[in-house]
Amino acid sequence: MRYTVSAPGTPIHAAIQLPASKSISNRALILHALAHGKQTPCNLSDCDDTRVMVRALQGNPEHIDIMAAGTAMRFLTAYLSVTPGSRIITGTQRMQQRPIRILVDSLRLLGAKIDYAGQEGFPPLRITGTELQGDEISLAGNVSSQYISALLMMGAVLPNGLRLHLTGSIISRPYINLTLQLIHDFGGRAEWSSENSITVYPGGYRDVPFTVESDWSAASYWYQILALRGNEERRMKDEESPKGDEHETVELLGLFPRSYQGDSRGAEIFSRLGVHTEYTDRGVRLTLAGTPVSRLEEDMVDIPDLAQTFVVTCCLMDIPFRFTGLQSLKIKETDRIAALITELRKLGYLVRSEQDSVLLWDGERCPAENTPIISTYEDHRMAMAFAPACIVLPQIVIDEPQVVSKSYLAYWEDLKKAGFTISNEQG
Ligand SMILES: O=C(O)C1=C[C@@H](OP(=O)(O)O)[C@@H](O)[C@H](O)C1
Ligand SMILES: C=C(OP(=O)(O)O)C(=O)O
Repeated sequence: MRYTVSAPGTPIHAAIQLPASKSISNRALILHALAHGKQTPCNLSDCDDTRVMVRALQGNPEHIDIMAAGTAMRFLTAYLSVTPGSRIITGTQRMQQRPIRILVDSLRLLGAKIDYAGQEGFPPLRITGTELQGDEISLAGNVSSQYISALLMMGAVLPNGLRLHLTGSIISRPYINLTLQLIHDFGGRAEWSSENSITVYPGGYRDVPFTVESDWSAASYWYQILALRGNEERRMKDEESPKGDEHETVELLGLFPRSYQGDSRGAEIFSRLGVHTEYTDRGVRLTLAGTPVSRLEEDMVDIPDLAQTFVVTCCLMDIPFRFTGLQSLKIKETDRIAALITELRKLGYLVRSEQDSVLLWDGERCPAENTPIISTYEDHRMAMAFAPACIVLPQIVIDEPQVVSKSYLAYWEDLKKAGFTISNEQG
């Protein structure tokens, strides 16, 4: 299937109920399960990654397929290691290429019974739950924070708690802090004991009411839409065919100022691209304000999921950039560094990478394809970050658009609500 997406012809005034955060939903579900809780967390995400988690935790299945959900794979691996029973956990072909050895080695050192059911170092895994005795381990902090979050959540149910020492530079640190925050909300105790060590105290969790907030990573595509609209308005004014000065607004419901989510930093970065954020009593209101910077340099080691949004936005706004800290992008839903370079080339932008951890663009262009079709590589964020390109181009064609359901089931419906036109072609 393919979608052809075209931008609204009239100013955008939309109020969008964003999906709930899958990162928070999946942590809340694990903590709720470890608490043997009765009060199901409220406002859980309806996305694929959370659905597979709900299914895995219900009815004690022996064969668990978490499809493409990295958090579910990693969090459940630790959870199942301390849960009675023997199970196989697997996922999509891509999931079977996403490394898990660091987590498995750590759990084995604590006494877990885990075997590789396919290739060493990768899912599928056979896990037999047992009582873990270890209480202290070192593991690399520079591959995926999800291994660390998985161990932390499990740590509070171990008889002596858990001390983690993280080696190497720590990536995605806000996601570790998100885990610590949720552990605390569920009545556990865990804290940084130094710059690179974390202590989880024993004592387990409590059955508490919990409500999941909206997803800041999903919000980024709406910021992108507004930034690109602002760009087009400025261009039209330069060409002296003003569209009128009716101000465009997007209101995103369910976001809060002091969010648990590291991706809320996107609001500040987008302020440098001409999007103003105002907090209301039900979310945030985005408007256009200010002149965008002429170049953007940012370390994205804390916000890897926003990389695609900013890379595509900057190219389309003609803003040269250098984004560092992208070393985890190669092992996500697809190799996002390669995917971005390939797809932006179709639109006429020559983006380069350095050492697999930097993406940069100095304004180099190449001829764009006449009718580019954006491949999505089973990666929801490729579809969501490229769809707004229709604001700058006459239209954009997105291949396999249904991939968005990994984190944002209603993405296309929400675009339609905001006035975008989407037509469906068989591809
Ligand atoms: O813990 C989490 O909820 C996540 C952590 C990040 O992964 P890495 O720690 O592998 O970078 C992020 O990319 C992912 O979408 C969600
Ligand atoms: C990387 C992501 O997810 P995960 O690693 O949980 O599959 C993502 O949602 O961008």
